[in-house]
Amino acid sequence: MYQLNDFAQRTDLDNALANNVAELLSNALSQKGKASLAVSGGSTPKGFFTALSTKDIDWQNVTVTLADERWVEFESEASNTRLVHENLLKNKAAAARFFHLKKAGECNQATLAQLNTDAKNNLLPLDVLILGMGEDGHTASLFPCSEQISSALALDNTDALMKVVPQTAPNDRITFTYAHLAQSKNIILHVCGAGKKVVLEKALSSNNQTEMPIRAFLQNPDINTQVYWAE
Ligand SMILES: O=C1O[C@H](COP(=O)(O)O)[C@@H](O)[C@H](O)[C@H]1O
Repeated sequence: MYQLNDFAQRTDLDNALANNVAELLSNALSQKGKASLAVSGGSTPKGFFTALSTKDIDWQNVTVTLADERWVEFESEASNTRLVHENLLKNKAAAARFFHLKKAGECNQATLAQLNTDAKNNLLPLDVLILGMGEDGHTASLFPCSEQISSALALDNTDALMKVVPQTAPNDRITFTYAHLAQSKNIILHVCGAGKKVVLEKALSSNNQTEMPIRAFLQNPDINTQVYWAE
Protein backbone atom coordinates (compact mmCIF):
# COMPACT_ATOMS: atom_id res chain seq x y z
CA MET A 1 0.00 0.00 0.00
CA TYR A 2 1.05 3.62 -0.25
CA GLN A 3 0.39 7.15 0.97
CA LEU A 4 0.74 10.12 -1.35
CA ASN A 5 2.46 13.26 -0.04
CA ASP A 6 1.87 15.99 -2.64
CA PHE A 7 3.98 19.18 -2.84
CA ALA A 8 3.48 22.29 -4.98
CA GLN A 9 7.23 22.96 -5.30
CA ARG A 10 10.20 20.59 -5.54
CA THR A 11 12.07 22.64 -2.93
CA ASP A 12 9.19 22.11 -0.49
CA LEU A 13 9.38 18.37 -1.15
CA ASP A 14 13.19 18.33 -0.76
CA ASN A 15 12.98 20.06 2.63
CA ALA A 16 10.08 17.97 3.94
CA LEU A 17 11.72 14.73 2.80
CA ALA A 18 15.07 15.75 4.34
CA ASN A 19 13.33 16.54 7.65
CA ASN A 20 11.49 13.21 7.62
CA VAL A 21 14.61 11.17 6.75
CA ALA A 22 16.68 12.99 9.39
CA GLU A 23 14.05 12.15 11.99
CA LEU A 24 13.88 8.49 10.94
CA LEU A 25 17.69 8.21 11.08
CA SER A 26 17.75 9.95 14.49
CA ASN A 27 15.20 7.47 15.82
CA ALA A 28 17.29 4.52 14.61
CA LEU A 29 20.45 6.10 16.10
CA SER A 30 18.72 6.53 19.49
CA GLN A 31 17.49 2.94 19.47
CA LYS A 32 20.65 1.12 18.39
CA GLY A 33 23.48 3.64 18.05
CA LYS A 34 23.72 3.26 14.29
CA ALA A 35 21.56 3.72 11.19
CA SER A 36 21.54 2.77 7.52
CA LEU A 37 20.18 4.70 4.56
CA ALA A 38 19.94 3.59 0.94
CA VAL A 39 19.28 6.30 -1.63
CA SER A 40 18.62 6.21 -5.35
CA GLY A 41 20.49 7.87 -8.18
CA GLY A 42 19.30 9.41 -11.41
CA SER A 43 18.19 12.99 -11.99
CA THR A 44 15.61 13.42 -9.19
CA PRO A 45 17.34 13.47 -5.78
CA LYS A 46 20.01 16.26 -5.97
CA GLY A 47 18.02 18.93 -4.08
CA PHE A 48 16.92 16.45 -1.43
CA PHE A 49 20.53 15.28 -0.98
CA THR A 50 21.75 18.84 -0.36
CA ALA A 51 18.93 19.52 2.12
CA LEU A 52 19.65 16.26 3.99
CA SER A 53 23.40 16.93 4.09
CA THR A 54 22.86 19.93 6.40
CA LYS A 55 20.85 18.05 9.04
CA ASP A 56 22.34 17.90 12.49
CA ILE A 57 22.39 14.17 13.25
CA ASP A 58 25.11 11.74 14.35
CA TRP A 59 26.33 11.15 10.81
CA GLN A 60 29.45 9.31 12.04
CA ASN A 61 27.21 6.37 12.88
CA VAL A 62 25.18 6.46 9.69
CA THR A 63 26.04 4.21 6.75
CA VAL A 64 24.82 5.47 3.38
CA THR A 65 24.53 3.23 0.35
CA LEU A 66 22.66 3.07 -2.95
CA ALA A 67 19.57 1.05 -3.85
CA ASP A 68 21.37 0.39 -7.15
CA GLU A 69 24.40 1.44 -9.13
CA ARG A 70 25.46 1.52 -12.76
CA TRP A 71 28.67 -0.48 -13.26
CA VAL A 72 30.67 2.56 -14.37
CA GLU A 73 33.75 4.32 -13.00
CA PHE A 74 33.35 6.99 -10.30
CA GLU A 75 34.39 9.70 -12.79
CA SER A 76 31.48 8.88 -15.13
CA GLU A 77 28.50 11.26 -15.32
CA ALA A 78 26.36 8.12 -14.95
CA SER A 79 27.84 7.14 -11.57
CA ASN A 80 25.27 7.19 -8.78
CA THR A 81 28.17 6.92 -6.30
CA ARG A 82 29.61 10.16 -7.67
CA LEU A 83 26.18 11.83 -7.42
CA VAL A 84 25.93 10.87 -3.75
CA HIS A 85 29.48 11.98 -2.96
CA GLU A 86 29.01 15.36 -4.66
CA ASN A 87 25.53 16.13 -3.33
CA LEU A 88 24.91 14.21 -0.09
CA LEU A 89 28.24 13.32 1.54
CA LYS A 90 29.12 16.96 2.18
CA ASN A 91 28.35 19.54 4.90
CA LYS A 92 27.44 17.66 8.11
CA ALA A 93 26.82 14.40 6.20
CA ALA A 94 30.49 14.31 5.15
CA ALA A 95 31.05 12.31 8.36
CA ALA A 96 28.85 9.40 7.20
CA ARG A 97 30.30 6.10 6.01
CA PHE A 98 29.57 4.92 2.48
CA PHE A 99 28.96 1.29 1.53
CA HIS A 100 30.18 0.98 -2.07
CA LEU A 101 28.26 -1.23 -4.48
CA LYS A 102 30.67 -0.65 -7.38
CA LYS A 103 33.98 -2.46 -7.01
CA ALA A 104 37.03 -2.47 -9.29
CA GLY A 105 36.92 -4.86 -12.25
CA GLU A 106 34.05 -6.99 -13.51
CA CYS A 107 30.77 -7.54 -11.69
CA ASN A 108 31.49 -11.28 -11.44
CA GLN A 109 30.35 -14.03 -9.05
CA ALA A 110 33.25 -13.52 -6.63
CA THR A 111 32.58 -9.77 -6.38
CA LEU A 112 28.86 -10.35 -5.86
CA ALA A 113 29.47 -13.04 -3.22
CA GLN A 114 31.71 -10.71 -1.21
CA LEU A 115 29.25 -7.81 -1.52
CA ASN A 116 26.36 -10.03 -0.45
CA THR A 117 28.26 -11.19 2.64
CA ASP A 118 29.27 -7.63 3.58
CA ALA A 119 25.77 -6.23 3.05
CA LYS A 120 24.09 -8.98 5.08
CA ASN A 121 26.64 -8.75 7.93
CA ASN A 122 26.95 -4.96 8.17
CA LEU A 123 24.04 -3.17 6.57
CA LEU A 124 20.74 -5.01 6.30
CA PRO A 125 17.92 -4.53 7.02
CA LEU A 126 17.97 -0.90 5.96
CA ASP A 127 16.48 1.68 8.31
CA VAL A 128 15.50 4.02 5.49
CA LEU A 129 15.18 3.31 1.76
CA ILE A 130 14.56 6.08 -0.77
CA LEU A 131 13.45 4.73 -4.12
CA GLY A 132 13.19 6.50 -7.46
CA MET A 133 11.13 5.39 -10.45
CA GLY A 134 11.83 5.42 -14.17
CA GLU A 135 9.32 6.10 -16.96
CA ASP A 136 9.14 2.32 -17.54
CA GLY A 137 8.16 1.65 -13.91
CA HIS A 138 11.59 0.38 -12.88
CA THR A 139 12.79 1.14 -9.39
CA ALA A 140 16.31 0.61 -8.02
CA SER A 141 17.63 -1.41 -11.02
CA LEU A 142 14.66 -3.78 -11.11
CA PHE A 143 14.19 -3.30 -14.85
CA PRO A 144 11.10 -4.77 -16.54
CA CYS A 145 13.12 -5.20 -19.73
CA SER A 146 15.87 -7.31 -18.14
CA GLU A 147 16.23 -11.10 -18.28
CA GLN A 148 16.84 -11.03 -14.54
CA ILE A 149 13.53 -9.40 -13.56
CA SER A 150 11.82 -12.56 -12.22
CA SER A 151 14.66 -13.43 -9.84
CA ALA A 152 15.20 -9.75 -8.95
CA LEU A 153 11.56 -9.59 -7.80
CA ALA A 154 11.35 -13.05 -6.23
CA LEU A 155 10.53 -12.93 -2.52
CA ASP A 156 12.55 -16.10 -1.92
CA ASN A 157 15.74 -14.71 -3.50
CA THR A 158 18.44 -15.17 -0.86
CA ASP A 159 20.86 -12.82 -2.65
CA ALA A 160 20.75 -9.25 -1.34
CA LEU A 161 22.53 -7.92 -4.42
CA MET A 162 22.55 -9.08 -8.02
CA LYS A 163 23.72 -8.02 -11.46
CA VAL A 164 21.05 -6.77 -13.88
CA VAL A 165 21.49 -6.04 -17.58
CA PRO A 166 18.74 -3.68 -18.81
CA GLN A 167 17.77 -4.00 -22.48
CA THR A 168 16.47 -0.43 -22.82
CA ALA A 169 18.81 1.56 -20.56
CA PRO A 170 22.58 1.95 -20.66
CA ASN A 171 25.14 0.23 -18.39
CA ASP A 172 25.16 -3.05 -16.54
CA ARG A 173 23.75 -2.57 -13.04
CA ILE A 174 24.09 -3.88 -9.55
CA THR A 175 20.91 -3.71 -7.50
CA PHE A 176 19.53 -4.75 -4.15
CA THR A 177 16.89 -7.40 -4.76
CA TYR A 178 13.23 -6.80 -3.96
CA ALA A 179 13.32 -9.46 -1.23
CA HIS A 180 15.89 -7.43 0.69
CA LEU A 181 14.65 -3.92 -0.18
CA ALA A 182 11.17 -4.89 1.00
CA GLN A 183 12.54 -5.62 4.50
CA SER A 184 13.55 -1.96 4.94
CA LYS A 185 11.95 -0.36 7.99
CA ASN A 186 10.90 2.81 6.17
CA ILE A 187 10.32 2.97 2.42
CA ILE A 188 9.88 6.22 0.53
CA LEU A 189 9.33 6.74 -3.20
CA HIS A 190 10.59 10.12 -4.46
CA VAL A 191 9.16 11.18 -7.85
CA CYS A 192 8.77 14.54 -9.58
CA GLY A 193 7.02 15.91 -12.64
CA ALA A 194 3.74 15.41 -14.50
CA GLY A 195 5.16 12.53 -16.56
CA LYS A 196 6.05 10.53 -13.45
CA LYS A 197 2.54 11.17 -12.03
CA VAL A 198 1.12 9.47 -15.13
CA VAL A 199 3.53 6.56 -14.61
CA LEU A 200 2.47 6.37 -10.97
CA GLU A 201 -1.21 6.26 -11.95
CA LYS A 202 -0.48 3.51 -14.46
CA ALA A 203 1.41 1.59 -11.77
CA LEU A 204 -1.62 1.78 -9.49
CA SER A 205 -4.08 0.66 -12.18
CA SER A 206 -2.91 -2.95 -12.58
CA ASN A 207 -0.86 -5.50 -10.65
CA ASN A 208 1.60 -7.10 -13.08
CA GLN A 209 4.90 -6.57 -11.27
CA THR A 210 7.24 -7.78 -13.99
CA GLU A 211 5.64 -5.20 -16.31
CA MET A 212 6.17 -2.38 -13.74
CA PRO A 213 8.38 -3.45 -10.81
CA ILE A 214 7.44 -0.39 -8.71
CA ARG A 215 4.08 -2.13 -8.20
CA ALA A 216 5.81 -4.59 -5.87
CA PHE A 217 6.24 -1.71 -3.39
CA LEU A 218 3.00 0.19 -4.03
CA GLN A 219 0.72 -2.82 -3.91
CA ASN A 220 2.24 -4.97 -1.16
CA PRO A 221 -0.23 -4.79 1.79
CA ASP A 222 2.67 -5.39 4.23
CA ILE A 223 4.60 -2.32 3.05
CA ASN A 224 3.51 1.26 3.61
CA THR A 225 5.38 3.15 0.89
CA GLN A 226 5.41 6.89 1.46
CA VAL A 227 5.22 8.55 -1.97
CA TYR A 228 6.71 12.06 -2.17
CA TRP A 229 5.66 13.81 -5.37
CA ALA A 230 6.03 17.38 -6.63
CA GLU A 231 5.29 18.98 -9.97
O1 LIG B 1 18.74 4.46 -13.58
C1 LIG B 1 18.19 4.86 -12.59
O2 LIG B 1 16.95 5.42 -12.70
C2 LIG B 1 16.07 5.58 -11.59
C3 LIG B 1 15.16 6.76 -11.92
O3 LIG B 1 15.98 7.88 -12.24
P1 LIG B 1 15.41 9.29 -12.68
O4 LIG B 1 16.55 9.96 -13.41
O5 LIG B 1 14.22 9.07 -13.56
O6 LIG B 1 15.05 10.03 -11.42
C4 LIG B 1 16.82 5.75 -10.29
O7 LIG B 1 15.92 5.68 -9.21
C5 LIG B 1 17.90 4.68 -10.17
O8 LIG B 1 18.59 4.78 -8.92
C6 LIG B 1 18.88 4.88 -11.29
O9 LIG B 1 19.97 3.98 -11.24
